[in-house]
Amino acid sequence: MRIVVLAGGIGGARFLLGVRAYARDVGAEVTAVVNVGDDLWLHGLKICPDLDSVMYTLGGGADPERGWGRVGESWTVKQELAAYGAEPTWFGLGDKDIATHLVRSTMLNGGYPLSAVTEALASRWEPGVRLLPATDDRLETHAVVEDDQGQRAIHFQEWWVRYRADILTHRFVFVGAETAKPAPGVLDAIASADLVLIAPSNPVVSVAPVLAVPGLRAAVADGPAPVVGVSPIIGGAPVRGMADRCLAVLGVECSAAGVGRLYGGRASGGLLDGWLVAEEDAGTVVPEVTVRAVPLRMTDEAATAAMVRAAVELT
Ligand SMILES: C[C@H](OP(=O)(O)O)C(=O)O
Repeated sequence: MRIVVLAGGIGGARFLLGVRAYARDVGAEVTAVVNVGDDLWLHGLKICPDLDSVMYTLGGGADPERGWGRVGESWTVKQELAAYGAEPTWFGLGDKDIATHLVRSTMLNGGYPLSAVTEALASRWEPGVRLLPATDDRLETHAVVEDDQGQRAIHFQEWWVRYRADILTHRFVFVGAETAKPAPGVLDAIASADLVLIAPSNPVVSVAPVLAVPGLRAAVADGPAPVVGVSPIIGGAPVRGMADRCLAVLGVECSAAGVGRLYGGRASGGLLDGWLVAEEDAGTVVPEVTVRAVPLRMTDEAATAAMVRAAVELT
């Protein structure tokens, strides 16, 4: 069995722990197609927050409290940069994490594509799933915001980390999406998958940028594999993160039904055959989609693997 997972970073990484556990049980292969819309260059370094969250989490090196970055991290470089007054000060890079960005940036500057760099970095962490960036090309999520400085587009990280989404926001744009190509292996993985899972990641700023890569959405929607999504919203609130604020920008209700309808039923031009919601959201209706309510808190690997089993059984 081959499983493809469309994923962001924090929720995506937790979900992938369960997918990997399930896959080990049944002897399945897993490919994660990961969002790159959060990526940015900072202090000459290429930072890929979602790829790194997934890589560190599956490799046993993530900080379980923060959900991002390395466990046992130190912050000497951050303090030194602050002493120089180096901007931006709102984005902190840990010392251990910086080693990852140094290796990545050196390889990118040497001409290797992000997918090859990701494979090289993952050879240290042995995540047990194949990690693919959605694209090797530049695709950056920007928020079109407005305040007393007027209307302007800011990088997603500035919106999320600096402003904590607390700024009038008109829309999100995926800069570079028109010309981006799926990274090598992405379309083949989707075409040969037995199941495509949409992780309980942020639908607006984690999954949507993956689907914005030309050809990727159609590969999933028109592909042979059933598509099952997992709701990131339980009882009307995101389990973690700020999906509520992101959905509000789109005018979409923050509920399991709202996100399910945003993805849409495959039979009517959307993506989903199945939609897993939490028990609290039993009774959720998404037209032309099989909805099932199961325990949806990713408290540990076993609980998350049970969610994956439920997703498989839905197909
Ligand atoms: C928790 C969630 O994680 P993702 O998998 O989208 O990075 C989010 O940040 O909204």
